[in-house]
Amino acid sequence: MAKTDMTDSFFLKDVRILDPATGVDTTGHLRVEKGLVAEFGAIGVPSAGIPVWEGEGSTVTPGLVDVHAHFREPGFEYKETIESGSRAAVSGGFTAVCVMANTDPVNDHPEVTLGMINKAREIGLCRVFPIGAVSLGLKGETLTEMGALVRAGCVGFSDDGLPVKTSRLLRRALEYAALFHRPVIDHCEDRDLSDGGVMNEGWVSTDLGLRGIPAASEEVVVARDLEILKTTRGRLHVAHLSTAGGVRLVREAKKRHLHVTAETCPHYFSLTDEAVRCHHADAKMNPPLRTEEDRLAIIEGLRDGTIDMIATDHAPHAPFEKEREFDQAPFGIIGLETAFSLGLQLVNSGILDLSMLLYLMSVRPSRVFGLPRGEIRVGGMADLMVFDPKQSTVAGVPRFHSRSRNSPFSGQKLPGRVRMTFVGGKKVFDVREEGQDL
Ligand SMILES: NC(=O)N[C@@H](CC(=O)O)C(=O)O
Ligand SMILES: [Zn+2]
Ligand SMILES: [Zn+2]
Repeated sequence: MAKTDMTDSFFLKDVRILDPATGVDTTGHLRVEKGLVAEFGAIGVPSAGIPVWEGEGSTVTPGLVDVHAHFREPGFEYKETIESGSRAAVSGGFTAVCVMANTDPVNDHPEVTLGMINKAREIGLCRVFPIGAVSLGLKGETLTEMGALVRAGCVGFSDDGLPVKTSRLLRRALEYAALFHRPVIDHCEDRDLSDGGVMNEGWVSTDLGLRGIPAASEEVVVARDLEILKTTRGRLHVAHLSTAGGVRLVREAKKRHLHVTAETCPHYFSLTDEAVRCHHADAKMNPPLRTEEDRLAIIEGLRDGTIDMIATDHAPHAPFEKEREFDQAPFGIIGLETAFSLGLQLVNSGILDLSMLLYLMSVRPSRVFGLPRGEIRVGGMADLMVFDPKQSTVAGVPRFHSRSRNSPFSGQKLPGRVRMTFVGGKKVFDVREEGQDL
């Protein structure tokens, strides 16, 4: 069970109160009663009867929403469990997380979905929303029973880790998922073009003598998906965009009014393939870190609304797996505990304003995936994050709550510190309870 107070009423003192969805931006206090925002702003401080938390000038906002994480349970609990993943989430300011289907067994059956949901409820930290597989066993052959999966609680469909294998399967998946008003999320990769590559194909891969994954590997599948989307009534969500070409294709598709949304991840706007030189397998993920030109195009995509949201693609792998030779190490990095700080770097460098960042990390993802979200208005759900933008955090051990450590940002001093996280008014994270001077 969560360690913190289980009361769902509290008073938060001396905060900036900010919600880009309701337009609130004020200072004062905030009172939550029975899991809902009761009042805020210039309100009186109660003398007794309710826990009072000191905000000390921090900012309170709706909690973050991640539409793309890997919690590894069932099957790979040595990398992450629903509990350790949930802890990582709430310590990073996330109150709702969608978890991918590439577990063992694969989430291609309602029993697996229900198992995940029940476990997450028992743990009682963040809200967990499973994404069902598109195909049985992620094999790319037979569609799952999408209706049954939706009834069990799946909020979308993806074979993530792999692309939806064939054009015909994608077409049918888009049609079926549309019956339940759910998006199909595609990991856009032409595995034939990737051809066993392990990092971006370019100058750095040549220099390091590593096999490359060309940008076209992403682009051709984005293009395929968009042309197929056009023939259906479905909704396509492009996972982890990493290339300038991918951004351009999505931008053009939106101009054509196709029902497409897209996400990118903090690493694609923070790093380039140069990071592989010093971080080795901790900078290995799929799609790979690309070039500076791609990084800038991703940022432009975030600024102009082509990219709808920032997701983490939190992909934990154990140290013994990442310590193998680069070629042999699995793809993926953890991200829940560094995502918001990396977003704040864009704010601090004047690329986005804070409201826009919250829009990309909370408002838009919750709307596109139909997920509950905190809202700062009277009666709004108290799924909230309290953070101090003036403090900084050194990423990594001992602070990481994830069971894995595979992050290229470990050891880096990053802006901002999440101080408290509330889900349904319950305090599920408090930095002061961390037992170490952070
Ligand atoms: N992103 C990754 O590098 N790895 C993911 C799979 C995926 O998101 O494609 C994983 O499950 O480890
Ligand atoms: Zn993927
Ligand atoms: Zn993924």
